Amino acid sequence: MKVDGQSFRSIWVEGDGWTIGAIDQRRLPHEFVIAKLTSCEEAADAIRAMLVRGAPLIGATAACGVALAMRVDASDAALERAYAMLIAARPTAINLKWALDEMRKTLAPLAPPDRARAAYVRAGEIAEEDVAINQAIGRHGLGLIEAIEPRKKPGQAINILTHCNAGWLATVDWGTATAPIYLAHDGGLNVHVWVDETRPRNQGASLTAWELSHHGVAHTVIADNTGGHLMQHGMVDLVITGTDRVTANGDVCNKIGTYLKALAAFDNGVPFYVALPSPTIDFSVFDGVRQIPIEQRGADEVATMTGRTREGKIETVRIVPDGSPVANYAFDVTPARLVSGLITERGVVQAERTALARAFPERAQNSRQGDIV
Ligand SMILES: CSC[C@@H](O)[C@H](O)C(=O)COP(=O)(O)O
Repeated sequence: MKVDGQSFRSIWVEGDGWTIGAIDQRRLPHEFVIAKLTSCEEAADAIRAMLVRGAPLIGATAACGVALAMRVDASDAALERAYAMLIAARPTAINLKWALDEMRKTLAPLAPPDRARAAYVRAGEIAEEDVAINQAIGRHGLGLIEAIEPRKKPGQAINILTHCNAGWLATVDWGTATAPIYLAHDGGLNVHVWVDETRPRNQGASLTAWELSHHGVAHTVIADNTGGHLMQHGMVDLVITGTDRVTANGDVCNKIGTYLKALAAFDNGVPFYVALPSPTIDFSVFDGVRQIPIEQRGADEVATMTGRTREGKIETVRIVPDGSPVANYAFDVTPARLVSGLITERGVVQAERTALARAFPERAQNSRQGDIV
């Protein structure tokens, strides 16, 4: 995607052929800073500290982390160390495990001297596959947006609500939830996006809004609690979110607050779709509410806010009384029954076990129930 006229991806290999470049998402929207990752430890830190984030990008970064590790030491022990370090970096996005398993599958059978090169090649393929998958998600999701158009009067926008950031920053390019939106906009459809600010970390306000403005897509940032009101008044035609993990039966684990949007959408007859690449499906889990452990993050995310002052200084301020306990659940699970459909690279699939297994038979067959991460 373009930033000030220049094409960017969220992650890439630098000109030296081995250093990994990535956009430091912690600094957006105030500063556009590029980070250089030169070791597996730095890649794991980037995931842990949320310099990079979003399920598909976490997977792509982990693959790069393995490549960086293999450059220094390509032994079996180093491969296992890299796997263990990277898998522990974030708990929810199953793309992390998927990408690490792919790397291990590629590298383990090779002799150590052949591993570093093969690791860069496979990491590059994982990144390219992500771009192609998201473009396909875009094409399938576009049909849903186009279907709304005939109901609109001339000049009336198609209103899409999204939560968190499932845009190109959360993937290698295009985004999952945003891919259909970018295609609709580029194709001349009059789309407008309601952007949930997404407390506590404000990925909607900081990242999705930044992306959409750079692409020229009409949007409005709203406080997280606004969606229900908008839906009651016919101001949302469609909800599209991303996800960090979808279970074999179609339950959707995503950024905290997604479930409440799904409930409001259900109550108001607004279609609620989730866009995802197939590596986000965890065929070993059948009950998202009971089986997916929910990450709890530090109190500071809730107790503080970071922003730019009128003078241009970036400051973090506390908004909670000293001493008040704070809880920070980072994700929630939306049961499949509230999901109108899953927008995948193979089409829009019903959020249901048989439909998912039929759409991705090779993934469904290779997973065992109970392999819970
Ligand atoms: C395309 S990944 C889906 C996102 O919406 C996702 O929920 C997400 O980015 C997770 O939040 P984060 O806490 O920023 O890692």
